[in-house]
Amino acid sequence: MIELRDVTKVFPAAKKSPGAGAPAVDGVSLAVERGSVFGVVGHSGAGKSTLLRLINYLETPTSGTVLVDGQDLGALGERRRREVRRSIGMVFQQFNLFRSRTVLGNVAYPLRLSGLSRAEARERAGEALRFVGLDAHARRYPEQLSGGQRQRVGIARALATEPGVLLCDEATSALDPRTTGEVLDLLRRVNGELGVTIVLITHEMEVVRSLCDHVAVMAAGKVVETGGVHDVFSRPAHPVTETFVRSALHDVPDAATLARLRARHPGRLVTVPVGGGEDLSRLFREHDVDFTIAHAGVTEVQARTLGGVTFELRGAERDVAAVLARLTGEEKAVAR
Ligand SMILES: Nc1ncnc2c1ncn2[C@@H]1O[C@H](COP(=O)(O)OP(=O)(O)OP(=O)(O)O)[C@@H](O)[C@H]1O
Repeated sequence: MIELRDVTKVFPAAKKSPGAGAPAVDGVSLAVERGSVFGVVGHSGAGKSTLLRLINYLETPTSGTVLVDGQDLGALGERRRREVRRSIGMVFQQFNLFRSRTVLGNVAYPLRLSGLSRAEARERAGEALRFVGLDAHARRYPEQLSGGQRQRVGIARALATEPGVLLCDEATSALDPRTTGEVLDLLRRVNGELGVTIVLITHEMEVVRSLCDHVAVMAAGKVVETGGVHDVFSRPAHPVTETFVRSALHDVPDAATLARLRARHPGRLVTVPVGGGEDLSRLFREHDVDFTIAHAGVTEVQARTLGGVTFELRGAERDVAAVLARLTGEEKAVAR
């Protein structure tokens, strides 16, 4: 388990500029359970990378405590801290592979550093490459591989030392959507088959939706919201979270979409969350109201369906009003 207690990081101000001297990470406390996939999401500059680098002490906190499996990294001696850090692998946005080494050489490198013989390192590296499906490419050089393959090498390198935790720094941000999906599938296997705890940072809520079980939302160095992914998606509390959730769910038409819908649908528009208890077709029939589906955004979050359907309602004004009252009350729908 990883625990941060009231962790703050202030970088020395390089020059007098607005925001210089403000904490990059500001009093953050959070806990990552063993075996979980924990996402940290936030806009550029929110402090995500710094937070990730504090977990393995690539950055030292200005104040606060970082605990890994109950061990306070700040209180450990250099040797012991290095051992704990070796149990934490890291994956980078730009892969950070050596161009001059083969794929196998890249994956074997940290193993050699940790003291394994050349033969042992090559064997373990080969196993890691098999896990990520790239053993056939062992003798190639990074530039002969696609971006997605390079990231899989990066993941194999991080896994070769058999870490209990993997920190992923925007691991899919340099990749196209299809390759992103492949890398996310691989990370899911790393968690599911190897039991590795994953902490990943991203600015894409879609990555959190498809991979994570817990999420923390960061803004201006602080964690503004944290919780189970399904809970945060279904009830975002902070405005920053709300924006991120909407970007992944597309359940509520944005202002431009709404303007287009209004032009096409002269009736009353109402957005109804999916999964409510009401038998909608019966409700519409009872009140003699006609409907058309004008817009829908529905997706799976942690194996449960979330989303919203926007209906256009047509009928006598009183009937439409009665339907709207029922929907906005019990079904938590929003009239547009
Ligand atoms: N080594 C450093 N020295 C000085 N300031 C830094 C350093 N690293 C980060 N910062 C500052 O700390 C703040 C948070 O940066 P950080 O990279 O952690 O954010 P981020 O959310 O990861 O953003 P991005 O997605 O753009 O990487 C920013 O204002 C950044 O300029």
